[in-house]
Amino acid sequence: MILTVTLNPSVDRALEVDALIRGEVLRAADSHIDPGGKGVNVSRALLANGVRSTAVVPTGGAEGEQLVDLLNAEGVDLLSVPIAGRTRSNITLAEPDGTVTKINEAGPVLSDAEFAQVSKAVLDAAANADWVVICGSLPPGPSIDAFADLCSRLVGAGSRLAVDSSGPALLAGVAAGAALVKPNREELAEAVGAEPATLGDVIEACRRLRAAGAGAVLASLGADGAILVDADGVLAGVSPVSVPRSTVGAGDALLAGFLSAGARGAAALTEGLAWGAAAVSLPGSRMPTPADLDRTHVRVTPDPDPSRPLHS
Ligand SMILES: Nc1ncnc2c1ncn2[C@@H]1O[C@H](COP(=O)(O)OP(=O)(O)O)[C@@H](O)[C@H]1O
Ligand SMILES: O=P(O)(O)OC[C@H]1O[C@](O)(COP(=O)(O)O)[C@@H](O)[C@@H]1O
Repeated sequence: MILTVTLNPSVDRALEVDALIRGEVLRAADSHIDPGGKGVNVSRALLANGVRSTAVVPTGGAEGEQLVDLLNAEGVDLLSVPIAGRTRSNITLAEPDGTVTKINEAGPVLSDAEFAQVSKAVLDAAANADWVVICGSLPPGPSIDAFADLCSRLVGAGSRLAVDSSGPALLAGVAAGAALVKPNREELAEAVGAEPATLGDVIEACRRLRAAGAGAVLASLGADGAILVDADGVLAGVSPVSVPRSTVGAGDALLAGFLSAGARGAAALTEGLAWGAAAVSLPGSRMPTPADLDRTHVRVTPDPDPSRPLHS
């Protein structure tokens, strides 16, 4: 069982518009409402592919009820911790060329007592989990020290921890000794304080995160694919998408696919890239099912040319 933790989940509203024009009334060609938040998406993707998962989510207010209803309708196994604040609602505006503009709310404040309750739920459930996957932004409230403490307690208790977050939360996961971190290009640049221009820059940044405590680094690079740096070495992979529809949740699908295939080696990276590419071809933050997966276009190679420039 893979336990996902989304401290700041959301109800995701995706609107497809012909073009994004500031100051105009835009008519949506299509719209979707999905349960959202990075860990929630990992659980949804795993469930859609027959991998057991439980999602821990703090929920509150009308949106919190809606999120629980949406997740129950999909059949996601939930550990919902009630909170006083209102669960956020995130907006995506998707244009026909695949460009997405996202507006994410900060989310409700999680009080110290509420964070302690969520932490307890996570620590209790972690005992039966193959992986504990903490994903997404931290809501307002919990200090970075409290978050770091949760990561350390999980690692100390023997859990295999994966962290997909940004800024201080990503670094806290690294310092706690997470077995895996999954930064995207911007998160990686922020973590090491340098914008990567080539695959070599990405590999060097991943090595720095490993030296700081992470076991493995899966760096997702949008249309440039992904790089895996772990104790076995360096792998690079790409999965071209002919008609990108929405990149929302692509990183979550990549992580879910990678974990589902054992989180190690070319087979796991291939699986992750197939899931990521499939998510990009689907609207909103819809997660791929086995019927959406095409592994034939995925290319994974060891020790890629470090001088290869990044495009996306
Ligand atoms: N435009 C794209 N074309 C092809 N694949 C993509 C594209 N955008 C994302 N992907 C796939 O989805 C994965 C995750 O996307 P990325 O944008 O890096 O992550 P995140 O969603 O976390 O920001 C990538 O590693 C890649 O496999
Ligand atoms: O916690 P954050 O960083 O605000 O992100 C939350 C958003 O990320 C998502 O999980 C999508 O993730 P990505 O597009 O970054 O892969 C949405 O479902 C959600 O609205």
